[in-house]
Amino acid sequence: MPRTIIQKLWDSHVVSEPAGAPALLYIDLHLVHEVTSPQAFQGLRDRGLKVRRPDKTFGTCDHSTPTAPRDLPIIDPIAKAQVEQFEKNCREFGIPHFGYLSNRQGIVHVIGPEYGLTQPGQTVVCGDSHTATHGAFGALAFGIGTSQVEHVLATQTLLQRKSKSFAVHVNGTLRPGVAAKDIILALIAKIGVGGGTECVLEYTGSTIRALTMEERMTVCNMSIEGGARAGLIAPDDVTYQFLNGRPFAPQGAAWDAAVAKWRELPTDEGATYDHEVSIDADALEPMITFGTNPGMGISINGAVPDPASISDAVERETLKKALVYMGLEPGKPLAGRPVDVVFIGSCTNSRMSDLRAAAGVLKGRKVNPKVRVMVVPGSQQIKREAEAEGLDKVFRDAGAEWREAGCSMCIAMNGDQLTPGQYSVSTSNRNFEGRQGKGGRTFLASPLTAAASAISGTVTDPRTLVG
Ligand SMILES: CC(C)[C@H](C(=O)O)[C@@H](O)C(=O)O
Ligand code: SF4
Repeated sequence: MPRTIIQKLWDSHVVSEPAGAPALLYIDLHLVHEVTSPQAFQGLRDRGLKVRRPDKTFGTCDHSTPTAPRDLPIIDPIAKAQVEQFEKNCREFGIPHFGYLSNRQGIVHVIGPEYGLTQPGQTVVCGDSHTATHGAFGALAFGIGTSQVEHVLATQTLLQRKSKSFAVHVNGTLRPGVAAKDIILALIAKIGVGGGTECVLEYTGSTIRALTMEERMTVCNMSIEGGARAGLIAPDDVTYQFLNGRPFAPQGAAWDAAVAKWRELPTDEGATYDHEVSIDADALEPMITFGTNPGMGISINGAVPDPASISDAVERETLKKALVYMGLEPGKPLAGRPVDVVFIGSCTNSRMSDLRAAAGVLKGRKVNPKVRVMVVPGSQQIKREAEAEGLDKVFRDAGAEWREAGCSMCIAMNGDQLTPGQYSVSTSNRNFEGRQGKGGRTFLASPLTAAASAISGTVTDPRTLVG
């Protein structure tokens, strides 16, 4: 029977599948960071357990890690304790990791692919909801909770109910000024934040095939924001080219054998899915969110929707409440609204191509003096590469801050945050109330839109600045 890649990955990792109970899945790669691992390690200690496969576990600090110069001490005592405990745990349990002062440290979903830890055909887990990023390589990648982190540390397996399959077909050519971020924001606006519930998404179609690995990661990253458990893209030559030669990728004959195996992963002709949706890439415009969940998105020249036009009472109330929090009036466009901060970074959009896109807009221009613009590379490796290309100079000359790697203002737990009432255009993935700081208000968008907004100081369609 023809199988989807989702089914193939499931079949090749099931240890046992008792009727009426969750299956036990073997895990190939477990990534850990400082926020969701401390209690898990403590749990192991309390029970006298070891980490079952330290060689399949990898750590980095990113969330509470400050993005100020690394020669400064960590000021926030909670962040300092978390980072120190994380490094201590990794040392004690023999887990390879990139600590605070490592020159390879970075956001967990950036460093996995960067060092070739993430590979096609794997099951990947991390105590983090954006683990689906690794699905861009044709891996089945789930975000898990802290008690599951402990379970995986102890057993290298995960209890998991089988997911439904959901094909997202994206066909056509993205127009100039429209980015991978706009595909995923448009998808979530279409299916809603619960649209992918219980599903693993498979992104397919000519547009997806034409995306670079970095763009594919941007798309997969936000699968969870559409309610899905995971999201993935079947591997192809683009995937293999990206991986070949990376430090943890197979080498020599082992590489050839791995690629031969990976080529069997794509969905078989005739396989069927539980759900399907189609997106017309030719018709996509730059997207921006106006509300307090990532599904509240519109095209950049669209108007903020009117609760009065919504028939469902619950949805109407949710929208009303969101507009009050955001301080927005229905029926008005977002374009042209002043913003206070522009944040370019996060596991969604902090890789080289994102920085190049933003730099392309900012080069030779100045950011609006009323706006704080932060550019935060996803990893120390990206930071070095960007500096070698002179991108840091482009950002600084334009009046933007160029910071150390980490989650930064994606999540206000490292000192980078909005003050109450401030508006940001952010390339991150969540616009929940208070996400970027108490009372802060977030418009999610692509790096192009963020950079264009930095220059004008208002929400701006990047097509007014790029060809
Ligand atoms: C802190 C962490 C648990 C959290 C997550 O699970 O995703 C964070 O990464 C986020 O993006 O909200
Ligand atoms: S960058 Fe943001 S979304 Fe990504 S792992 Fe960090 S906090 Fe979570």
